Amino acid sequence: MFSDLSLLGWRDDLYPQLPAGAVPGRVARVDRGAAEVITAFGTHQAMYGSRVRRASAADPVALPCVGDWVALSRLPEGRYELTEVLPRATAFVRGGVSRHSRGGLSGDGQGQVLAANVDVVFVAEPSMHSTDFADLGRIERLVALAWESGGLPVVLITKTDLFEDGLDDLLADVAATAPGVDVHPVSSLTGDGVDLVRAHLAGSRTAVVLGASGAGKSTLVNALAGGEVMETQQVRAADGRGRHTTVHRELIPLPGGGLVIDTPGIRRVGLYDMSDGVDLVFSDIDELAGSCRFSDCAHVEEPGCAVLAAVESGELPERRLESWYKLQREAAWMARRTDARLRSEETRKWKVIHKEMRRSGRSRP
Ligand SMILES: Nc1nc2c(ncn2[C@@H]2O[C@H](COP(=O)(O)OP(=O)(O)OP(=O)(O)O)[C@@H](O)[C@H]2O)c(=O)[nH]1
Ligand SMILES: [Zn+2]
Repeated sequence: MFSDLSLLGWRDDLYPQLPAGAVPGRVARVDRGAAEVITAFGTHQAMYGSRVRRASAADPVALPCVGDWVALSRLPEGRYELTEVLPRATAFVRGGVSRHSRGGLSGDGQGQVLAANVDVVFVAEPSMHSTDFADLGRIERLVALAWESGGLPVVLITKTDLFEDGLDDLLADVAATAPGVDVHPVSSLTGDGVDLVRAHLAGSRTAVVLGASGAGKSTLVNALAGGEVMETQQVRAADGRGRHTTVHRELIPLPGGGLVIDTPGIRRVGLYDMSDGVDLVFSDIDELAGSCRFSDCAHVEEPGCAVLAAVESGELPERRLESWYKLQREAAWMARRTDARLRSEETRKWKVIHKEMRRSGRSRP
């Protein structure tokens, strides 16, 4: 129980935003039409009030999400209703432009907020991943997403215990890739650098950890928590069941202070925003592409390709084109996956409707 809301990240400037008589709380999880909200008087399951339902029907950005500060009101029967989402300081928006939603509920009518009020965005990239070194392109992209959310990016080069020498060179390359951003080496295995990471959470700040699968995100959060709060790949592999389906809280207060938000959406945030993100982060390639002979040039072996010519002349680093190829592939994969999911949802919906029709047909005299 949090008798002191400031431990959950509450800021006093939110008080004037709170309707009279309402109970403030922070959303720890959302589930169709209801949210699990942590308040000073314990955790409550709260249904969305009519105002929230109306606003979110018009614009999904208005839907409560993990990390939101909300107003609860107690209904006569003792249940709680979520009556308002307080203005957001920062927001991760999928498929929309977060700038529009910052500090309020207005959006472009198509975004979905994945997490709100995130102060620090850790971008985790392993120093070594199987036989590969850190992927600078991925760091570039995730840092761009972090800035866009309104949070402060901090790059973490993880698994430094796997690195023999040359770490300083790698860190210098990373610093050049993300100018103006703190870069910390960390090993969750030996504990090296973990305190520096923890320092970013001082003052009950809220963080998310972005990074590819296997980057060491869960292991790091467990190291910060000083115990297992998240399931790592090793644990999942050991019991052979894959990721557990047990529901657990997605806003995780750390014993040493500070909070971490971990949701499936945040885990995939780098992939979601790919189609917009690719163009944003690779504006140089986009611009060159305008001079390719073919408008649908894939910049692989097409004649008259301005992008390949720029690599040839040294104007464009080959590494950037390689990251661009990779992102295109990931984006295409993501799109195919989303299509498949939509199709199966559609099939399910029709099954229910058909069943319903059969049943009502039978029940008629
Ligand atoms: N040597 C070394 N291995 C690490 C370190 N941190 C994590 N690992 C290992 O890397 C693998 C992946 O770690 P996870 O923490 O599960 O990675 P994740 O980013 O949470 O991965 P997903 O849950 O798939 O997104 C596990 O086998 C960890 O034991 C580290 O600091 N050093
Ligand atoms: Zn081209």
